[in-house]
Amino acid sequence: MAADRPDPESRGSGHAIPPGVAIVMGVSGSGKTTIGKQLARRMGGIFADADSFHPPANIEKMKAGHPLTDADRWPWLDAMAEQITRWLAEGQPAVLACSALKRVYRDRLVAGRPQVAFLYLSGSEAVIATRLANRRGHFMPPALLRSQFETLEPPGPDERVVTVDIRHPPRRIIDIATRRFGLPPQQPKPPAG
Ligand SMILES: Nc1ncnc2c1ncn2[C@@H]1O[C@H](COP(=O)(O)OP(=O)(O)OP(=O)(O)O)[C@@H](O)[C@H]1O
Ligand SMILES: O=C(O)[C@H](O)[C@@H](O)[C@H](O)[C@H](O)CO
Repeated sequence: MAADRPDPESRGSGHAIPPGVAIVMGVSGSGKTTIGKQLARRMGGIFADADSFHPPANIEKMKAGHPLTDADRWPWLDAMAEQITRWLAEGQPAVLACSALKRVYRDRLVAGRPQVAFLYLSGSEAVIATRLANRRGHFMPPALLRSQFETLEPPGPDERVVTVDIRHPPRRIIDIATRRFGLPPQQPKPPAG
């Protein structure tokens, strides 16, 4: 396959059980917010961004150009795990946009809950660096992208994950996720009036 062409179809284990909570994961700038909001609409659920779970000190640290450590991330991951538990208890479908870079972070978020699945937005550093260079109004310095890739442990086939190539346009990514997650077909809109 040509290196500059997206995969024709997603990779990864995939599964046909619609997730109650989908976690859109990947490095900074991979498209988690963009895709996560659209996936939440498609699932009829709510959208939440992991950035809103960070203690202010974490945001300040990243703004200042320093990557987070495991110690910085554990309380943040625990806060999200608690929120996931609440959503599942309430039967509230939800999409969480969260980098979830390491396997141990993902294990903490899933913690044996089969209703949680990941959508991994996979892309090269070059593609994402170009997108970050063009993004405006976000606190995350593009210079931290290198450290994001150094930390990233791409999900393995034993994880509940659908992997999508981010060179696809968002609409195609949502189509692939819909199919691979086994979401029910979208109801046609009733005629106006
Ligand atoms: N599939 C896509 N094709 C083209 N551009 C995209 C795609 N997905 C996202 N983008 C663009 O890439 C940039 C990064 O996307 P986005 O902000 O959603 O990433 P993110 O993973 O949420 O980043 P962060 O973790 O830093 O918050 C945005 O400018 C967005 O418009
Ligand atoms: O784990 C991390 O290093 C952080 O979550 C970062 O990924 C940022 O919060 C996010 O990418 C910026 O929005």
